[in-house]
Formats: sequence, structure tokens, C-alpha cells
Amino acid sequence: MSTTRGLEGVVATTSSVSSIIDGVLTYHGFDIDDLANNASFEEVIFLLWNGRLPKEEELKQLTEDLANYAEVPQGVIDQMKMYPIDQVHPMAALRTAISFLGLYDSEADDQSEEANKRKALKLQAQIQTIVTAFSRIREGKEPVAPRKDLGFAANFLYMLTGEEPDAIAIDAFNKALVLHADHELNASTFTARVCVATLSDMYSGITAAIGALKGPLHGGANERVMAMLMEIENVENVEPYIMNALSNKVKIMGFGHRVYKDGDPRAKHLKDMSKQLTAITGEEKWYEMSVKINEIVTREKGLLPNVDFYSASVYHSLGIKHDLFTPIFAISRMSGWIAHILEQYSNNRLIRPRAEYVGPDKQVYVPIDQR
Ligand SMILES: CC(=O)SCCNC(=O)CCNC(=O)[C@H](O)C(C)(C)COP(=O)(O)OP(=O)(O)OC[C@H]1O[C@@H](n2cnc3c(N)ncnc32)[C@H](O)[C@@H]1OP(=O)(O)O
Ligand SMILES: O=C([O-])CC(=O)C(=O)O
Repeated sequence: MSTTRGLEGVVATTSSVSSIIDGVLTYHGFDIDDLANNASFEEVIFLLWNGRLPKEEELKQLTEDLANYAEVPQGVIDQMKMYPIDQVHPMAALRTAISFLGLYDSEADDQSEEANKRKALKLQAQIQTIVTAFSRIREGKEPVAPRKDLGFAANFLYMLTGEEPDAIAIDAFNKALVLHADHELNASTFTARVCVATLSDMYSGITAAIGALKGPLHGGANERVMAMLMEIENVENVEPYIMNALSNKVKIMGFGHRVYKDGDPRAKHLKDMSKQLTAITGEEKWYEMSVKINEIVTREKGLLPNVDFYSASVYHSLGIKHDLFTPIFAISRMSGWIAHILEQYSNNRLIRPRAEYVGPDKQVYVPIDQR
């Protein structure tokens, strides 16, 4: 038996949801650059779930369905009010709330195509209601109900603040959602596929995926990038801070990638957005510091920024609390997780690799009083 640490380079499944080939990311064959510049997140959801772009009527229907399903059962809100708010990270809250949401769905274990389609819509619509409701509950505010006349990106910002967002914020948030929607067999998507390959239900698959996304080597890096920027404080401090971190073998969050070695194609979009948004807020220093960190880490380690690096200053500029950055990633990635779960169900086989045993051999049981 041979092993590959971290399964690097191992091809574990076929998929037609998204691809990374020669550093180019596509969703079902559409280049991410094309989608980031042109598509709404709703169009991307349709694309990931159906393998083609929607016609006008189909997009209208999906947008309406998402709005109609956006309200979460009151029990989920009431339960969130009982979380030990002071010590709960929003990703932990989200993981628990999504699992709890499954208890309210009488179709949770019905794996017919129609039931799975309804669950997909509910999960995609309700994840952002949960994230925004939790954010408000912990601030002692009542959740804001979703509005049927707002699109997906606008509804998130509206439910978070209770105020209608402006066009620039909606556009930026939409683009961020498009950029994060899917990414081949990343750790959380693989987790979701392993889970549902036992023929477990969609809520279990998504709950497992949220747990995997939460870690700092995956989606949890974006929040930590902002924490690093806050700690560094200004452009002058960047060089000594980063050099010191590197000499102490501290990983710089938002850099490096298992698959991309010549750069993450999503990062340039987020970098442009960071520049644009920090100019609007008058807090250009976050962009300038990010660029400087980028220069040093690339110069010293040859590492390039991944999707999590510039997204930090983008979300910060949109006025979003830093510990909501990873839940936002989950809101977007929900679309990809669901696409992969549906693909897994459609051609399922249990995922069960082997482990090469490296423990002791030929042990003999010794009664407890003789050990
Ligand atoms: C959405 C996403 O999930 S994108 C990734 C988000 N995660 C991060 O940004 C966290 C920081 N980055 C990392 O930890 C890694 O680059 C990963 C997890 C993304 C990829 O990891 P792997 O492919 O397993 O690379 P691995 O962790 O083995 O690193 C290889 C070498 O590069 C170094 N390295 C990799 N990333 C970094 C980094 N961000 N800062 C400093 N050094 C790094 C490692 O220390 C290691 O060096 P060594 O060989 O001297 O020990
Ligand atoms: O693909 C990965 O390993 C991580 C990543 O960039 C993502 O999930 O977007």
C-alpha cells in the first residue's frame, strides 16, 4: 500500500460541477472571470445545479423560490437565542442551526429528486437568514425578515443591517458570492460527498461541510487575514511583522494553495474590489497593507494569495463583522456543496479508502491488575 499525505494529487471522483485545469477555474465549463464579470449569484446557483445557464423565466422562478423559502422556522430562531452567545463563533452557531433546521423538514430523509430539489432551495435560501439572524440576536436585536422584492445579495445585506444596501455594495457582495460558489474537490466539498455517499441526508452533508470549512486552513482563513491586518495596524509595520512571522515558521493566512501554484484566479477580482471599496470608505490602508504583505510573502516564499486574502478587506469595507467572513463563504459555497451532493447521489458509491497501518504489531492482552 502506498499513501499520499493529505491525498495531494489524488483523483477521488469524477465531477462536472467545476474544474481547475492549468490554473483556470470553471463552473461547468464557464470561466470564473466571465462569470465574475457578468453573472448574478442566482444564475450561478442555477448553473451549478442544472449544468447550464438559466433562461429568463427560469431565473425569475429560482429568484422567487429563494425568496419564498427564505424564512426559517421560528424554532430555529428561538434556539439561536438560547446559544451561549458570548462564547459562540458564528460558524459554530451556523453548523448547529443548519443541523437543527433539518429537524423541521419532514422530507429530510426523502431522497427523491423532487424532495432533494426542495431541500436544496430551502438550504440555499435559509442559510443567509440564519447567519444574519444570529448576528443580530447576539447584538440584542430582533432578526430582520427577508424581503421578497430583493435579490439574494441585497437580501443578505438588508437582513444584516435592516437597511437597504446601495448598488455598489450589492454588486460587490454578488461578485464575492459568485467567486466563492464552487471549487472542485476542496476539503468541505469532499466532506459533504463522503457524508452523503453513505446515503445520509442533505442536512447531514451540509452540516459536515460547514464543520470542515470552519478550519483556518480552509474557509476560516479569511477572518484570520483581517485579524492579522488589524494587528499589523499600518503599512510601516508590515515588513517587520511578516519577516518575523516567516522566520518563526508562522503560516501567513490567505497565502498558498494545494492546487494553484501559479496563483488563484479569484484573487485578482477580490484585489480589484478591495482597491475600489477601500477608496470609497477612505480606508485605503487595508488595501495598501494587503498589497505590501502580498509583495513580501511572494518575494520571500514564492507564495501567492488565495481567495481568502483580499476578500478580508473587501468584507471589512462592506461593514461586515470579521467573524461573519467565513459564514459568508458558507452562504456562497452552499450552492457548490448542494451541486456536489446531488451529483454524488446521482451516481453513488460508498467512499471508503484504506489506511496504511503503522501501529504496533502482535500485542498480547494483559489483565488490568498485571499492567
Ligand atoms: C478557500 C481556501 O481554503 S484557500 C486556503 C486558505 N488557507 C490559508 O490561507 C491558510 C494558509 N495556507 C496554508 O496553510 C497552505 O498553503 C494550504 C493549507 C492552503 C495548502 O497547504 P499544502 O498544500 O498542504 O501545503 P503545506 O501546508 O504542506 O505547505 C508547503 C510548504 O509551504 C509552506 N507554506 C504553505 N502555505 C504557507 C503560508 N500561508 N505561509 C507560510 N508558509 C506557507 C509550508 O510551511 C510548507 O513549508 P515547508 O515545506 O518548509 O514545511
Ligand atoms: O480548493 C481548495 O482546496 C480550497 C479553496 O480554494 C476553496 O475551497 O475555494
